[in-house]
Amino acid sequence: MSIIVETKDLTRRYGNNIALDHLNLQIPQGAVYGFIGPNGAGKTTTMRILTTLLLPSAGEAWVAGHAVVKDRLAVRRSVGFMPDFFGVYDAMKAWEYLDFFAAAYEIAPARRPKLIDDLLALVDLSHKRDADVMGLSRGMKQRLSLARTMLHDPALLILDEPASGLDPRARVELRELLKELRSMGKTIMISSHILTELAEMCTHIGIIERGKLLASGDVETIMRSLQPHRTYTVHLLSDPAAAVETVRGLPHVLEVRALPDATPPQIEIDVEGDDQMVSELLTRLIQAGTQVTHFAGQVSNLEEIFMRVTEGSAYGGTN
Ligand SMILES: Nc1ncnc2c1ncn2[C@@H]1O[C@H](COP(=O)(O)OP(=O)(O)OP(=O)(O)O)[C@@H](O)[C@H]1O
Repeated sequence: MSIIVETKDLTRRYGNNIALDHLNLQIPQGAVYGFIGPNGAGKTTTMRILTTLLLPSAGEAWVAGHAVVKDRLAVRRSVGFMPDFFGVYDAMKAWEYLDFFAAAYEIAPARRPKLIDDLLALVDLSHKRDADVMGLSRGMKQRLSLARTMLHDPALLILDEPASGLDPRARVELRELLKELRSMGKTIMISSHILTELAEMCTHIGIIERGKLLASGDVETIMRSLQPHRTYTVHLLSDPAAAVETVRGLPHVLEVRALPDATPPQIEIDVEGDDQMVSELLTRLIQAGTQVTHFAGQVSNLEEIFMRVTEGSAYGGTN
């Protein structure tokens, strides 16, 4: 997978305040990259640098192979940016809003009507084509804003807190839309300080706090590397007490317990180690005559991981 966004020791100061501190970030092409961090962590600063709206104090960044400081126009052609506010002139209709920005992108007038109709259809706003933008709901404004980021068909979309302030239905609609954009081949970088907003839609995550990247990578690897042990749930047809005895004391098994009154009978095993260990554990169970119908690792959610990682930093732990 090629890398579409890369930063190297990216640093930004505001006076004495360091907003970004040697940030080294990589986003693979085609990813939905969730950029997660508490208020003031440096998310917007990073996004504004990547979209050429802000200069770094030190370090470098590239978008689609173009350097953000030296090759600003090429970067702008590759990126669509949706800021965390919806700025627009009053009394503009939805189609006029898109037409205005299409003109700014120097899209030929003859091409615009079809492009605008296609984008309004994509974001499910065809029926609001002639509505005043100021009268649209927040969710609709977000979708219109997203359509605007797509006008020049950029490879990368950078969306700053797009889900904030949306009601649950609008959030689901946004998530569906992002899925569709991804299937069109777009790479999407999306920020939030609310993890559950991102959990279901991201392939990769980066966790940022006080201008430092604490963790970054594909969701599964991050979850695995940040979990000191994993818990496996085993459903059985046979006696759970016998299964507990089989497993107890094996290397890499930290703890095992039968779940009383569970239907079907179940045990839980806390395992330390890699997939090889887990596979050997299952083999031992089967060899001992245990009748297993289900064997699965429990996945802790992004929220838990985020709390663990950021707590480590706040208390001076290593990351
Ligand atoms: N124009 C500015 N002048 C001075 N300090 C700034 C400016 N913009 C941002 N900062 C500071 O830089 C740090 C990072 O801010 P940034 O807006 O990038 O964080 P964020 O993660 O996007 O936060 P939020 O979730 O609140 O939007 C904060 O300490 C903020 O106060």
